Amino acid sequence: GSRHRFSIKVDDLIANHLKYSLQDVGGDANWQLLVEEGDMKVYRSELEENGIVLDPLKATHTVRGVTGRELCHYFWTVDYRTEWETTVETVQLIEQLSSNAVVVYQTHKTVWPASQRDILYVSSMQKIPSVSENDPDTWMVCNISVEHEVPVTTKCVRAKINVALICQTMVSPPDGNHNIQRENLSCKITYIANVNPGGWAPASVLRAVARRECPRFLKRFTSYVVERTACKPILF
Ligand SMILES: CC(C)(C)c1cc(CCc2ccccn2)cc(-c2ccc(S(=O)(=O)CCO)cc2)c1
Repeated sequence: GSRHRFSIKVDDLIANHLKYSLQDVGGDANWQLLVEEGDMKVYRSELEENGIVLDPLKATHTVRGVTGRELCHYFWTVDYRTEWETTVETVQLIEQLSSNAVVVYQTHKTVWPASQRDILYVSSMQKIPSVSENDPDTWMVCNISVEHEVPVTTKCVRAKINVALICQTMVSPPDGNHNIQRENLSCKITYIANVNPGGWAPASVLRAVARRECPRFLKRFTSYVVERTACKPILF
C-alpha cells in the first residue's frame, strides 16, 4: 500500500499546500514578482528568522505538450534528478517507503562563502482527484525534510525544505473523434519552495541564488520533460 511512517506528516503538508499554495498571489502585497518570462512568473515573500533567510518562493508556469502526471513522474523519480537539477552535488535514494514515497539524501554545491548544505527529505507523489468530472486532474509531488539517519558523516549544514510541485493538466479536445495528441495538452504548474538553509548564510547571496536558480530550474526541468516525453505515449 501507499501508507508509511511519514504518511501523516506528508498528508498534513499536502492538505496545507492544496488549501493555500494554489491561491493567486499576483495582487498580494506580501509577494514580490521577481521574474516574469512569458507564462513563467516567479514570486518571493521576504521572510527572515534569527537573521536566517527563509523567503518562500512561488512560481507559476504553463507547459504545453505534457501532462501533470508526466511532469511529476520526472520530478519525483530519483534516477532523473541529476539530469535537470543543477544545484546538487550528490543524490542518494535512502529508503523506498512505498510505491509513491521515498527518502532522499542530497548534498548541494557550496554557495560561497557559506558552508556546504545537505538535505534529507521524503519525496511523495500523488494524484489529487478532481472535484467534479470536467475539472482538470491534479498531480503533485511534495519534498519534505524529515529526521532520519544518513549513511554518511558529512561536514554539511543540514538544510530543511518544504517544496511542492502542483500540476493541473488541461486538454483542449481535438475536433471530431480524433485521439488526444500532445498539441492538445497544456499543464499549469504551481511550484512552492520553502528552503531553510539551516544556519547562517549571507542573505544577499541566498536571495541572488534563489532569484537565479528558480527560473533556471523551471525552464530546464520543463524542457527536459517535454523532450523526454515527445515520442512517448501520453501518460494521463
Ligand atoms: C540552501 C540549499 C539547501 C543549498 C538550497 C539552495 C537553493 C538555492 C536557492 C533556491 C531556493 C528556493 C528555490 C530555488 N532556489 C535551492 C535548494 C533546493 C531547490 C530545489 C529543491 S526541490 O525542488 O525539492 C528538487 C530536489 O532537489 C530542493 C532544494 C536548496
